[in-house]
Amino acid sequence: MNVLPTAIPDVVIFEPKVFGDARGFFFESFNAKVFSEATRTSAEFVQDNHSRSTRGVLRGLHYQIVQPQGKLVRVVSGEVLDVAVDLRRSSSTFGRSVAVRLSGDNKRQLWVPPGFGHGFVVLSESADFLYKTTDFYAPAHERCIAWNDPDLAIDWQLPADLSPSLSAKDAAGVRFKDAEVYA
Ligand SMILES: Cc1cn([C@H]2C[C@H](O)[C@@H](COP(=O)(O)OP(=O)(O)O[C@H]3O[C@@H](C)C(=O)[C@@H](O)[C@H]3O)O2)c(=O)[nH]c1=O
Repeated sequence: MNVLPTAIPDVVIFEPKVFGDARGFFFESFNAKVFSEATRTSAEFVQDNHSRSTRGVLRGLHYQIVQPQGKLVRVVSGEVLDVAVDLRRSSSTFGRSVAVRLSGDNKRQLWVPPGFGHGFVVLSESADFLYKTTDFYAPAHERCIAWNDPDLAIDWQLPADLSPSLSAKDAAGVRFKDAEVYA
């Protein structure tokens, strides 16, 4: 498993070693030792999630202000642009984001630590998105920042013909400057 740095030191990319043979392929999709060494955390995951979305669906930017969730995210079919935004006010990278293409082909995983907002947009006809979380879903503490917040200025790398499709909740996302954030 390769561990690749990103522009935000706490956010890392895992690139598994894929063993292909006449039968198909094999790879380790999670290894606790590699994970804890790479992230310098002993995160324990308590929930596995799976969503399927069609092209242009954008989910985000989501976080839980209490019970913040670290998320280890990947795509098993299709392709997304995945985004992690640092929402820790005390961080030197507060308000900065990392965007990584994750696909069933590249099999990359992104570690989105607790304290980050998270979202993705689907660039393929559909995408199956899987992620492990370090805390449980807590809808009362769920918050959403608008994906197109002008201060965050995230480049979603959208093709010209693609206009994002959002849930009602995500369409009502708040401005970053007005959002509750972490200390
Ligand atoms: C996230 C979640 C949703 N649900 C339910 C609530 C709702 O009825 C339905 C769909 O929920 P949502 O619209 O919030 O799903 P979605 O927009 O896919 O939310 C997810 O987006 C990505 C970007 C994340 O980072 C995740 O943490 C999560 O917030 O599923 C659960 O039961 N457990 C969960 O953990």
